[in-house]
This record gives sequence, structure tokens and C-alpha cells, in this order.
Amino acid sequence: MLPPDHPPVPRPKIGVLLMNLGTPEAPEPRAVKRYLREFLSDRRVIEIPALLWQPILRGIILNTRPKKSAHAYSLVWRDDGSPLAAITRAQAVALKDAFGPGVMVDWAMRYGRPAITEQVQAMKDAGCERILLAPLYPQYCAATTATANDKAFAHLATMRWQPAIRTLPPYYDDALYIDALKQQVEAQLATLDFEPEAIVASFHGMPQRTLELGDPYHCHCRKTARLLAEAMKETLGGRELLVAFQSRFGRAKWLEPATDTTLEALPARGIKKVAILAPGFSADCIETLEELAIRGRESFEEAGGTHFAYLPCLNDTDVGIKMLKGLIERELQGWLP
Ligand SMILES: C=CC1=C(C)c2cc3[nH]c(cc4nc(cc5[nH]c(cc1n2)c(C)c5CCC(=O)O)C(CCC(=O)O)=C4C)c(C)c3C=C
Ligand SMILES: [Fe+2]
Ligand SMILES: [Fe+2]
Repeated sequence: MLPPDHPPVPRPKIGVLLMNLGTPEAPEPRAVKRYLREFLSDRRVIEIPALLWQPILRGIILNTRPKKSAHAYSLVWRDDGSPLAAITRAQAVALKDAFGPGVMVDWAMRYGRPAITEQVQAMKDAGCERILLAPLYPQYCAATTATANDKAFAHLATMRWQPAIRTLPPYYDDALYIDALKQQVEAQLATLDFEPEAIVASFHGMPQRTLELGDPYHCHCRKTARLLAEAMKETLGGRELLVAFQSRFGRAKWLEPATDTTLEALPARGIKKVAILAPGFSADCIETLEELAIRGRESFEEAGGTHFAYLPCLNDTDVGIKMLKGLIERELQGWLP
């Protein structure tokens, strides 16, 4: 029994915080500018000295890109908001009761809202003495995984009484993930009214320099693709699973081959029917729905392609949620009763 003047002590709980990249509040230039300012000011994302970068960002990029990007967002925006936010929210809702009554599951964005800071604080206030931070990036990258964890730790640094913390490791080679991808891709291929002659796995790109600096992202992507191709050997038959990197930004050299040039080169090789997936994205977003499914299709068809299919991400499908549940359950071992 607490003495009457003791501050209230909530029943101890466990928190699971799903973290994704972030997205604008609206498909409008002002909201996109606010989002890009925060995103592209992150030193984990743009690794050039702020003194050189900030004038370029504020003087050029934030005056040109928001309008163009807002248009791209408007093409994929849903009634319930940005696809990335709506799907991440749906994943958290689907997992809400998955781990029992003492475990709360919520979601946060590294840039924009709901912010990681406010969600970590909300979990602490609700009585979470243990929190699993779950960056939803299968492949580790300092620009995504590390910066999401950094943000949570920066807030924990302000707390007198910190919860215990675990972080979800990258799951690029996890059997649960590879199997979920295989199931998802095979189910989607079965619905197509054509037989793709090639299948492309498109991952978000990164500057080549990050690989040279020791970021394992490129190796993680390659291994995911190799394991998926092995798992799908029968379905692929003789077809190759091509790997490419999308979303090049700026003038530096990025990981290659680039997705757009890969798609454009296929028809000349006699490959006119293609399916493309984006295994590095846990939720569909502007990068998949606009860049791949809309622009990718256009450039493939302009180059002579006749059939194109974009295969959606795992999202909040049964297969995707079952995978997330399995990955999270494993990390909660020793914490769950
Ligand atoms: C130097 C710039 C960028 C790096 C490095 C980068 C890495 C990176 N990003 C993702 C995942 C996502 N990126 C998304 C959008 C997006 N990415 C960049 C730039 C870099 N990304 C920009 C400028 C944008 C905004 C869109 C645009 O203006 O074109 C998204 C989608 C967000 C959404 O709202 O839908 C995701 C997801 C990964 C995984 C990654 C490194 C591996
Ligand atoms: Fe990105
Ligand atoms: Fe893009």
C-alpha cells in the first residue's frame, strides 16, 4: 500500500514502439517543406558538414523540391492520409493485442508526427518500465535504423527514471522475413494476367560512400535478395531476381545499378514483361507507389516494355503482421511473463 502522499505509480507495462521514417502532414508544398527541412537536416542522412549543406538545403532544395514532391504525394495520398503513416498506424493497431494485456504497441515517425520523443514519453507515462524500439527497416542503415534509435535515446537522456530498452535488430536475413516475402510475392504473382520475364527487387539507394565508410546496408540488401531468390527458386524457374537501387538524390555517386536505368534497359534485352517489388520498405509509401508503380511503369513502357506489375509491400497484410509478431515476440523473450 502506498502512503497517501506518494505520487501515483502505474502498473508496470512493456511498450513496443514501431518506428518508421516520417512523412508530411499533407500533400502540400508547405507541409512537404517542413518535413524535408527536418529530414534533410539530419546529419545521419546527409553526411556533409552542416556549414556547407545548410545553405544548399535552405537556398536551393527547400525552394524547389517541395512543390514537385507535393505533387508526387498528391498522386498517392489516401483518405486516411499519407500511405506510410496510414499503413504504419494499421500495423500498430493490428499488433495491439498480440502480446497480452501488459504490452502496449504504438507507432512513431522519425520526422514529423507522431514524434518518437512524444511516443516514448507517452509509454513512460503509461507505466512502461521496458520498451522495445522497433525500427521497421529490414536492412540496417545509419540513415534510417540508427537515426530512429538515436532519437529515442536522446529523449531517454532527459529522463531521471529511464525504462529498460531493447532495439529490434535488422531482420534482412531472418527466416520469418524471407518466408513472408516469398509468400507475399508468390501470392501476388499468381494474380497477374501475364507471366513476368524478369523480377526486379528495388531497394532504396544510398550514397556509395556510405558503403565505403562501413555501413552494412548494401550487403544486407544483397543478402535479402539472394535468400529470397533461393527461397523462390521453383517459382523463378530460370528467371533471375534482379537487384536495383532507387531514389537517387543529389550529385554524389549512389549505389548501382539504379532502378530506373535497369527498367529502361530491359526491353532492349528482349524482356518486355516485368514485375517489381520493394523488399526494403515495410510499408508502401511515395517511394514505391509513385516512384516505382507510376514513374517506373512509365519509363519501362516508354522504353518498349509491354507488361508491368508493381507488387505491394508486406504492409498490414496477414503475412506481414504475422512476421512482425514473430520478430517482436522473440525480442520480448524474458520480458513477457
Ligand atoms: C540523401 C537523401 C536520402 C537518403 C540518404 C535516404 C535514405 C533512405 N530513405 C529510406 C526510406 C524512405 N525515404 C523516403 C522518402 C525520401 N527519401 C529522400 C532522400 C533520402 N533518403 C527524400 C528527399 C524523400 C522524400 C520524398 C521526396 O521528396 O522525393 C520514404 C517515403 C516517405 C513518405 O512520406 O512516403 C521512405 C520510406 C531508406 C530505407 C533509406 C536508406 C536506406
Ligand atoms: Fe529516402
Ligand atoms: Fe523517390
